[in-house]
Amino acid sequence: MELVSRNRCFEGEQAVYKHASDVCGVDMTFAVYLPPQARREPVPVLWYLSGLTCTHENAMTKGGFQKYASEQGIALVFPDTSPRGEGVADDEAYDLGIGAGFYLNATQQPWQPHFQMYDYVVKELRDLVLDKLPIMDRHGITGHSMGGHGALTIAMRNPSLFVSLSAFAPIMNPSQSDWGRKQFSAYLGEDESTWSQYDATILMSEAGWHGDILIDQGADDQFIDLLRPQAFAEAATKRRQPCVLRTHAGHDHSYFFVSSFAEDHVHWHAERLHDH
Ligand SMILES: N[C@@H](CCC(=O)N[C@@H](CSC=O)C(=O)NCC(=O)O)C(=O)O
Repeated sequence: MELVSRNRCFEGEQAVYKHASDVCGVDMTFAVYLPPQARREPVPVLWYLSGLTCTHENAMTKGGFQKYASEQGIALVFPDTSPRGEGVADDEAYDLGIGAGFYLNATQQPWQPHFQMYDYVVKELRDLVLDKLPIMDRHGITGHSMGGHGALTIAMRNPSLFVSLSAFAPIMNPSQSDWGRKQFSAYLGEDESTWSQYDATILMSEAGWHGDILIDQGADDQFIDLLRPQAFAEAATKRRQPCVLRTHAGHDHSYFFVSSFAEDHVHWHAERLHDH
């Protein structure tokens, strides 16, 4: 992998790398924060999956996670939200195609050749950072909006790979939302039975999660009807899933909301990642 940039940050290092992805068939960019503790020994890692229109950069520059990751001795990985570049299919809408990979493996044309973000995150990038960086095989996962959907679905489908789970205003029931139905039709086809593996509410009903989950949601989120927190909350309650779902007065969907609760999420993960 090729180093794109490196900056000292809270006694640690914020880096951006580029690498050739076999899974996505293009070069992919991602960001990694290494706390100062990583200079001595491998550290646990928190994955942060970003939302629609984002690259690796939005949360890296606006999320405000690094100070707390430095204090807690955990690394942060910020993947991109889709493949991008020459030959990658796109759509004129902001919520389909580039910047909108939905953390799934597309099966339909023209998306299938490059839009394989599920395997990219779960397998290829995971193996790469474990191989090349001082990162311990002990992982937490979080994300915002489309990235929160990614975090919930990836964790529930791969419980043995993740110790801790949280999300910021996640898309929670995409197969019943305009943030989901259009994209799943395009990427996965019209057979809705293939969609459930990527729907956090359905996965909660069917499988749940082995630990407790932290979800923060803004009460004044302009996209709240698309996120469907009530559907997820109902499924979690039915299952008696340990889950803290906090709804915060006055908060919208922006990075002002994410950064307001970044400390709580880093602490949530650090407590669980260091507990062994
Ligand atoms: N452009 C769209 C909305 C785009 C948007 O709000 N994206 C969010 C994530 S939404 C769900 O995945 C985001 O994180 N944007 C990047 C940022 O830096 O804020 C519109 O205007 O409706």
